[in-house]
Amino acid sequence: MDASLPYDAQHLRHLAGEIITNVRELSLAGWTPATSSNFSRRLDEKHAAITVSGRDKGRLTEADIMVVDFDGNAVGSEHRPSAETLLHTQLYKRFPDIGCVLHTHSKTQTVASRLYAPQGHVRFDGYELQKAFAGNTTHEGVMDVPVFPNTQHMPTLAAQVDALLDKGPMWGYLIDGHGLYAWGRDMAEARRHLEAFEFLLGCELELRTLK
Ligand SMILES: CSCCC(=O)C(=O)COP(=O)(O)O
Ligand SMILES: [Zn+2]
Repeated sequence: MDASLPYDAQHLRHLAGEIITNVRELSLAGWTPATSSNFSRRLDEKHAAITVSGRDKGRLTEADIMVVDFDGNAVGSEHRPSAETLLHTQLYKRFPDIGCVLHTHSKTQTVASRLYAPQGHVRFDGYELQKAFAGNTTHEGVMDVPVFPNTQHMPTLAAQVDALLDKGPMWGYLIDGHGLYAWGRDMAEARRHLEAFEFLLGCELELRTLK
C-alpha cells in the first residue's frame, strides 16, 4: 500500500478493472447512451471509486475512475467526479453492506419513469424474477419501485431517497425522465438487481401496450 495515499491503490486498480469490464457490457446493451450513467464501488470504509463526470461509459479506462470520500469530495484527483456522486455516497455512508452502485439510462427505464412518475412508483406483483432481489424468496408479494422527480440539485434528490430508505430495505429507484439507480453488496449482486429491474420494467411496459 502506498503510504502517501489514504486508500489502497492496488485495490482501486482491481475495482476499476471490474467497473470497466461490467460497464462496457452495459453500454453494449445500450443502457449508457451519450455519456450518460455513472458507476461506483466501495473502496473502504471512507472512500468509493467512481466514474469521472462526462466520460463515454462504453470506453472507460483506468483514467476514467477516481476516488471520492463519502461527502462526495475528490480524493487525490483533479478530475470532477460524476455530477450524481451524492446519490452514490449517501448509500455507502449509510449502509456498510452496500458495495456497488450502478446508474443507467436505458430506454425501458426512462420510458417507465415517465409513465409511472404521476403515481410515484412502479409495482411488481407476482413475478418469479422478484426473487432476483436479495432477501426475496418467493414470487408472492408486491414490490414497489419508487419514482422520484428529476432535479439537478442532488442534495434535494438525496434527501428524498434518504427519507424512503428510512421506511425499509430497497434495491433501487427510478428518476423521472432520467434513469435507474440500483445497488448491491458487490458488483455481481448490483448487476443482478439492475438486470432484474430492467426486465421487470420491460414486462410492465409491454403489458400496458397489450391491455
Ligand atoms: C449526458 S447525461 C446527463 C447527466 C447524467 O444523467 C448522467 O448520468 C451522467 O453524469 P456524469 O456526470 O456521471 O457523467
Ligand atoms: Zn444520470
